[in-house]
Amino acid sequence: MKVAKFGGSSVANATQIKKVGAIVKGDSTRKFIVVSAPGKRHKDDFKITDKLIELAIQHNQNKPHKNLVDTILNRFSEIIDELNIQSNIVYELEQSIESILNSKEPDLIKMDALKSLGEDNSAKIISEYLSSIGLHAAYLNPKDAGILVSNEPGKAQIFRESYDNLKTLRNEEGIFVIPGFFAYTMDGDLVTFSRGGSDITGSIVAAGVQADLYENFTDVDSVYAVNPTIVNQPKEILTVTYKEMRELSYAGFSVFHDEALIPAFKAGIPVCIKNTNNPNAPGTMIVAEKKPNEKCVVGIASDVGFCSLYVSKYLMNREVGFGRKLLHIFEDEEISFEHAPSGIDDMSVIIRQNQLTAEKERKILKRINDELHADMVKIHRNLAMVMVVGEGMTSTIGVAQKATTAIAEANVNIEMINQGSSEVSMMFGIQEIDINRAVQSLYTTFFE
Ligand SMILES: Nc1ncnc2c1ncn2[C@@H]1O[C@H](COP(=O)(O)OP(=O)(O)O)[C@@H](O)[C@H]1O
Ligand SMILES: N[C@@H](CC(=O)OP(=O)(O)O)C(=O)O
Repeated sequence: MKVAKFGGSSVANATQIKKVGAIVKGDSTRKFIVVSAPGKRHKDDFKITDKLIELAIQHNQNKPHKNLVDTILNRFSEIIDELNIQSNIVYELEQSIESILNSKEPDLIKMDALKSLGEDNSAKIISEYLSSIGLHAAYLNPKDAGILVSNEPGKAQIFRESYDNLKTLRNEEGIFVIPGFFAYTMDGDLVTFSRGGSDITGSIVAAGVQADLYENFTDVDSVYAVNPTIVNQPKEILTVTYKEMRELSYAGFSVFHDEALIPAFKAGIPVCIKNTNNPNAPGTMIVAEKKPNEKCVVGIASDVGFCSLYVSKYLMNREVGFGRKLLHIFEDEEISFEHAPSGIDDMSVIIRQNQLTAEKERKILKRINDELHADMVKIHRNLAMVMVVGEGMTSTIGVAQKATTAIAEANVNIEMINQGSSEVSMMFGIQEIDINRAVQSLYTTFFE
């Protein structure tokens, strides 16, 4: 039995949903269908989730928002008309939006409730459509499926009990269509996962019902060795390990959410990334172990929007607790760090730039000077991280040299290097403006 997740691009309009229908009908083992909210129909289009977020913000700021509500309702209404299904979904959606906007709940709760409407209504429409083409399908709310999460709006984490709850669905008749991206706390409050979180729901469902395969349908034939918007027609990755894929997703392969690997990995369920527009293509398999003799570098991921806080102090290496005290200052400001490379007398803390507001920056700098008596503190903004990934890579002679040569040949300065002891990746910090040149040169070196 399989769990199939269809992303925003696969449910963006009626034409795409009909392809979903054919895929589900084409394989009777596809029993659990997890869906996203309607995504982009073309490159310059909008995602329904983005409109729902905008709506929450506009309302919160007492700004006009009727246009946004109309845009959201129109997209759903167009899909329903073109699928030729009878339903009250649009009327009920309008009522739900009104009731959330008028409720007295805190803004964060309202935000998550609005965000969930994209997935929720997508699932209702798709279950009705599947029924209309002769399948025995039913909508299943995550609460009824027993998916329980922590009370962290916008970044919920799964509770273990969910897996036992989901397991009871294994032997039920028919196909279940489950909205992705949101679930419920123990107290019954709705919360969402982080952006792109329908992949996480799919993985949780696959782990819970102990599926033979978790299929993740998107709009590309496979995961490519590099972001296809940076390199034209890059090589496909046929198999990749969970560990490699987690690093690649974390470092910028937006095709699959990095948090979605863990549930499937722990339950030992293989994942296959497939294309809704070309379902016969084999796709990319994510598996537990690499076959011997496979290429040691599987992919090159990159992401922008980082900054580094560099602290230097003579004899830092002798000062017991320096690193802890430095990271504690970040903790107090509720800022998580991504990497922390260090030398004898210096340490850099790499964080996502959007976490560092002007106010937090001022406080952090003052505390580092006052409490840690640093010799120098500097902030480098607009950094990009490039990650060369492959299991066993770091035990292969010459990979680092090849990578640094490729970056040098692109005339790009390396600001920092971090080699994870996990032996899965090597990270290079460079200026954002250099990212395309560096990635293209690394791709040529390792894949052409
Ligand atoms: N290495 C990569 N391989 C494949 N796709 C990638 C990669 N890096 C980024 N992408 C992008 O991820 C997109 C698919 O992810 P996403 O937009 O989240 O899909 P969905 O709408 O199915 O959830 C692709 O269209 C592609 O542009
Ligand atoms: N719709 C949500 C969740 C999601 O997973 O979407 P997608 O499958 O389009 O990445 C978002 O945009 O974040």
